[in-house]
Amino acid sequence: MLKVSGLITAYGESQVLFGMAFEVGAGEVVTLMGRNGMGKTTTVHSIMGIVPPKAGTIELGSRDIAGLPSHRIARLGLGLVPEGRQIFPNLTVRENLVAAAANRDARPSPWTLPLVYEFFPRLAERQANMGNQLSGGEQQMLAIGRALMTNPRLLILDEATEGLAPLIRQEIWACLRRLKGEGQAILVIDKNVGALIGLADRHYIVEKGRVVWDGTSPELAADVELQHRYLGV
Ligand SMILES: Nc1ncnc2c1ncn2[C@@H]1O[C@H](COP(=O)(O)OP(=O)(O)OP(=O)(O)O)[C@@H](O)[C@H]1O
Repeated sequence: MLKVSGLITAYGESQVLFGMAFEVGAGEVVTLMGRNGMGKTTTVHSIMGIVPPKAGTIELGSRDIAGLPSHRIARLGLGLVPEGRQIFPNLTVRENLVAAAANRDARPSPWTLPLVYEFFPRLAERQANMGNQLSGGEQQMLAIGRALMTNPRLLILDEATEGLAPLIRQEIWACLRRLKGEGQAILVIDKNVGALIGLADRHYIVEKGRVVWDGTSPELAADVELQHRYLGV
């Protein structure tokens, strides 16, 4: 579904991605892991067209989307839950969700406002509240709900559990497990290795702008030395 190859991205003279490459198949949950500053967010920003890559291909289905403007990439089916959530603080929960709505693939059973409220009952209770009146966990649910309202082929979460209390984190993981159960393809960037091993099918470890290891959850779980070396676990 998504295939990234040979991605090179730089901020001015400062090159950050050095041939980044990975794939996410239909219905798969895949992670990008690695220490701070290794280029995970830059990878996501390159895929989404926020920081266009200097070289490489980003195939979504059979189409190379590298270098397209962000709004077109979003319309082609990539739904981003960005680092820091970035919900609209001065819109209500309902307005945040409706602003994102789209069903461009004409899916038979698309995400709608009632379905998002059913999935996140807390958002239904808070639908008239402003974005900035929500707790961190509620904001994160709203950010995920907003991405779902675009009916993405691939949902991308960048540090979705950062700064959340452990119990709220568990809620987010449970929500991703349910989405996975419904066949949603998901790319997750996060630092909670244990939770990711329980959730994801495959993992890529990123070091200095390239992939240095990839494998399945059982393979990662079994390699304590690898986790220690690249993930500081
Ligand atoms: N807008 C920017 N301008 C210049 N350099 C940047 C910019 N954004 C990120 N960088 C640099 O690019 C490198 C990779 O950062 P990136 O945020 O992609 O890493 P990351 O793996 O996502 O780490 P983190 O978990 O800290 O977000 C870092 O050295 C960072 O300082």
